Amino acid sequence: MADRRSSGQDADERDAADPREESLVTERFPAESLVRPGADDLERAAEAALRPRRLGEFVGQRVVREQLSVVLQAARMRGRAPDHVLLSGPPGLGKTTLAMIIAAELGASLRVTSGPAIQHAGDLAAVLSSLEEGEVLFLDEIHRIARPAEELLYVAMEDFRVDVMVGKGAGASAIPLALPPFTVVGATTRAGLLPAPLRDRFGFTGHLDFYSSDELEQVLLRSAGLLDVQLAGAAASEIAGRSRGTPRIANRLLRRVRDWAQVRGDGRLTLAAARAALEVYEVDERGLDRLDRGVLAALCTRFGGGPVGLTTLAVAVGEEPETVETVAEPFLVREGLIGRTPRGRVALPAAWSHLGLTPPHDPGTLFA
Ligand SMILES: Nc1ncnc2c1ncn2[C@@H]1O[C@H](COP(=O)(O)OP(=O)(O)OP(=O)(O)O)[C@@H](O)[C@H]1O
Repeated sequence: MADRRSSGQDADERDAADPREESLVTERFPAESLVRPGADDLERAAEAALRPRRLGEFVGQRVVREQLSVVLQAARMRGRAPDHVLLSGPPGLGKTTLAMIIAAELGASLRVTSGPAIQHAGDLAAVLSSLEEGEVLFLDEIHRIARPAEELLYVAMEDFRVDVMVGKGAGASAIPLALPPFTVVGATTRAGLLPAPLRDRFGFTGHLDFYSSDELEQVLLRSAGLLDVQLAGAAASEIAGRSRGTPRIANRLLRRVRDWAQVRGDGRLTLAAARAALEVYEVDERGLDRLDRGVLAALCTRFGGGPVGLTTLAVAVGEEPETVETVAEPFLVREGLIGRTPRGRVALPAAWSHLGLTPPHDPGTLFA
């Protein structure tokens, strides 16, 4: 994930992405502990502490929850490992949490690794050959797994076998090693990048969508309970409205409001405290932060609404193109503030009104 912005929103997303890229993390840990391996800094530990542990505690995503609950219950009734599960959707919506819940619901332990950590087939072979019966192998960012490892994974998922290569060149031979039944839970933010043969090996695919404000309020009230703070309903609603439909952001903003209330307020998480804290962290009433507003302002004021190329826009806001593209843009597009055209990015009417500006001409002509 691209590294970026300096507001209260950035640390967590960076933290959430980094540890799984650091190494081939395959440490085994009991699903009940539900702490992501590598959760060694306070923010990440705070995030882990707020994770729902069982399906019944998981807020929202009604359809996926119901489907998964049937898959898991059926597997339990048959005493067999369930089909492999693929979870797709934007960051922070609960894919990792669900993987942990799947292991917990099955009473199985969870092994965690990620696509970027698997650069060679041998990396994956080592993980697979150490799996125990019934274990859940969580493969985060599965779309980033190296090609040779991908092929090994197909065979392992379908036939529970790994072919260990012995020797090199013409004299190389494959020794098949049988694996005990296990379940792969793959997570991806880019389901479209998964090759069809890999996608086909998942018996169940769940797509996670952005959460409604009501659902985020439930997430926040649950988290406040776990943090042992009193969160006023109106404050929960205010934070939910600025959380971009994402529980990770909601929980992060809650922690920032709690900090503010403790340091600058009287400790109570009221509506006034929430508004004051979010102003300090430059998260506006629509959930836009400094980078988002910088992009809008550059588009509207410096480039007359566009179209403007990504690189030029990124230079104007002093960021890497990748940061603008992966961090700011998806939300701005989803909110109907900017559009992407073959000739570049354009500001939509809502962008001007969000900044309190008047469009210079009929924005409809921007697409001409
Ligand atoms: N449905 C939910 N109910 C309550 N809390 C949730 C829910 N989904 C996510 N969360 C909270 O949001 C945080 C982020 O969730 P998680 O790490 O599972 O997201 P993710 O989709 O795996 O993100 P990434 O793709 O960046 O790894 C978790 O700490 C958890 O507390």
